[in-house]
This record gives sequence, structure tokens and C-alpha cells, in this order.
Amino acid sequence: MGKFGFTVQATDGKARKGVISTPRGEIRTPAFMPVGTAATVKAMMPESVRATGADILLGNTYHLMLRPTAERIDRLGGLHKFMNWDRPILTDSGGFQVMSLTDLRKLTEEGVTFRSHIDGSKHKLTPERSMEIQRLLGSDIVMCFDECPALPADEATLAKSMRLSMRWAQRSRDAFGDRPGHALFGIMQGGDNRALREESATALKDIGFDGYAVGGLAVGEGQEIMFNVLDYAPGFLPEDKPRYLMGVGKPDDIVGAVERGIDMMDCVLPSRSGRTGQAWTRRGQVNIKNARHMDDPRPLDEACTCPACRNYSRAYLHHVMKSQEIICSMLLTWHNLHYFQELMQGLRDAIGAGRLSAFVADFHAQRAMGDI
Ligand SMILES: Nc1cc(CSc2ncc[nH]2)c2nc(N)[nH]c(=O)c2c1
Ligand SMILES: [Zn+2]
Repeated sequence: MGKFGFTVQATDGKARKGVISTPRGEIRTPAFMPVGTAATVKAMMPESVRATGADILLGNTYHLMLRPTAERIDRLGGLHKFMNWDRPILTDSGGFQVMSLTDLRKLTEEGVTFRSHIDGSKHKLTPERSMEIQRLLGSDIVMCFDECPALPADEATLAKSMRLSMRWAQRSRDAFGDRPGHALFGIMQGGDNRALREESATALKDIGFDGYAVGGLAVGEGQEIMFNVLDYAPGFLPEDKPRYLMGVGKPDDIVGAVERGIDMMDCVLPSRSGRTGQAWTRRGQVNIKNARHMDDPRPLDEACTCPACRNYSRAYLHHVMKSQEIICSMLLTWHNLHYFQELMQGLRDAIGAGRLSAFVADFHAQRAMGDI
């Protein structure tokens, strides 16, 4: 079983270009990770996800523990075999989804009890159970079981929540055990409070992890506050380990996060918005439902090499969106994931060449021109 490792190949300001090596393959950073919540990146075959340039995808402890259960996936050979994706998988630990998807829940020092949003059955998640589920799934990068407070929140609330998450991080580390080739990432909390963020980073470094996530952001605080926190929080984390900003984001969030030293990100945005007719392009957003596209023979983006842009017109995409044809979700999801991965490749190349600021200036200039 190979090792898990991270190499920084180049830096440009705070930004890093690197490679995470895992037994199931390498992850080029900065990396965008598509979300495959219930063992599928919606509307995409795994080979298509790979074709967009993704090196790793995300799974969800919360959804998979409820259906089909981690034990069933384990009996069937693990999540990679189950969903036919043999490259790295990162799984989230479930706490965030419990707090965002259920309302019948109880939070204690032990963990969280909740009722399934699917059938109302009672369930319990603890750091120990979350580690067991992620082990049964066979994920390559395991996330600590944490508590993510909603923002805005006062300092006392943020401190109480963060300190619980740090005790859960220790329990996650103890329960994870020694699993060569598999990684455990700690999750920094502390909201938008600098002192709490530093306290959280110190606690996580004292425990020791293979990578460190910045949690507790992209919870409705807005880009300005998120960037204010990212101006200092990544710097509290070890330089030689990957830094993962959870749940981010729009293209301009991604660019700003990479400029501030973030190496990995994930977001449902390209896939979820694709299913609603929202296309992301280098010139900004295009809502294909808009009547202005009805007779437009041009592709979404003349410069894009994805199957949607190579073979279909805006008029066609408008038609299959209005008629709610399944191919619309397929084509717009593929295009969006392709665009996000192309943006990541552009960022990696720019950092490698020491021209990140020029790349970022061009990124914003193209969007300022608006859609074609
Ligand atoms: N914004 C945000 C998003 C997610 C989900 S990331 C994800 N899981 C599955 C897909 N994507 C978070 N997850 C955890 N565990 N902690 C957080 O603080 C947090 C914050
Ligand atoms: Zn395209």
C-alpha cells in the first residue's frame, strides 16, 4: 500500500502549486473536487467526470449511512467499486449535513442524534461512528467529525462550538488509528474570530493530521468576510500539508481562495446549478432558460472544448432545458465541471510560471466584459 504525501512544486505569493500522492493516484493542486453526494456526481458517468479533469471526488457520510448504509457498501467492495471510480475519494464526516439537512436533532458532547430526512428513522453520529463509516466506505481522505456553527455568531458561541470540535478532532484521530495510505484531515473552526481560528489551528497541529481543512466558512457570511478570514487563517496551518477550504465555491471565490494559500476546494455549484440551466463561463454566468438564446446558433463558449460547446448550440440547450430533457442536465453539468477544471488548470499553470497576478487580472477582465 503506497503512502500519502504532499509536495509543493511552486509558489507565487501565498499561492501554491503541488501534488498530493495517494495509493489510488495523484491529485494536482490547487484542486477542485466535484461532489458525488450519494455515490454519483449527478447526471455524470464517472468516466465523464474524469474527462473533465477531476483527480478526486467527494462522497458524503451522512447520505450514504442512511442509504444504502456503509455496511452494505462495504459488503459490496467499498465505495470506489460501488460507484466505479478508482481514483481518490474524500468523504465528509457527516456533522455538517446533519445540521443543514435535519431539524429533529440533538447535539451533546457525545455526538449528534437525528432523524433521517429520508424515512424519519433515528440515527446517531459520533467521532468514532463517523470514522467507522468512512473506513467502511474505503475513502482515501477522511474528515474529522466536527460541528460547524452558522454565521453570524457571537464569540462565546463560536468558542464553545470550536472547542467541542477540537475535542471531537482528538477522538476522531484516536478512532482513525494507523491506516497507511489513508489520510485524516483536521477541520479548523472559529468562525470569523482571529483568536479562535489561531486557537483551533494550534489544537489541530498539536494532534497532528495529514491535511487541514478550513471549515466554518461558506455558510452565508458572504465573500468579503470569507476573504477577510482567509487573509490570515491558512497561514496558521502547516505549510507542508494540504489546506482544504470546504464548500467553496463560485469561480471568483475559488480564485481568491487560491491567492490566499488554499490547495483544495469542493462545491455542488457547478453540478447543482447546471441542472437549473445555469452555465458558468469565462465571461460569467449564462442562464440558458433566457429567451435570448432561443435562436442562437453559437455554442455557450466558442473557446470551450467540452462536448456541449463542441456539438450543441445555445438554441438547442435552451430547447432541452425548457422541455426538461435529461440531456440538458448532462450537457450543462459536463460543461460546468469542465470549466471549473479548466480554471484550476489555468491557476496551476499560472502559479507554476510565476504569473498568477496576470492570470487573475485577466480572469476578472473577461468577466467584466459580460456574456458574448
Ligand atoms: N461550508 C462548509 C461545507 C461543508 C461540507 S463540504 C462537503 N461535504 C460534502 C460535499 N461537500 C463543511 N463540512 C464540514 N465537515 N465542516 C464544515 O465546517 C463545512 C463547511
Ligand atoms: Zn463547454
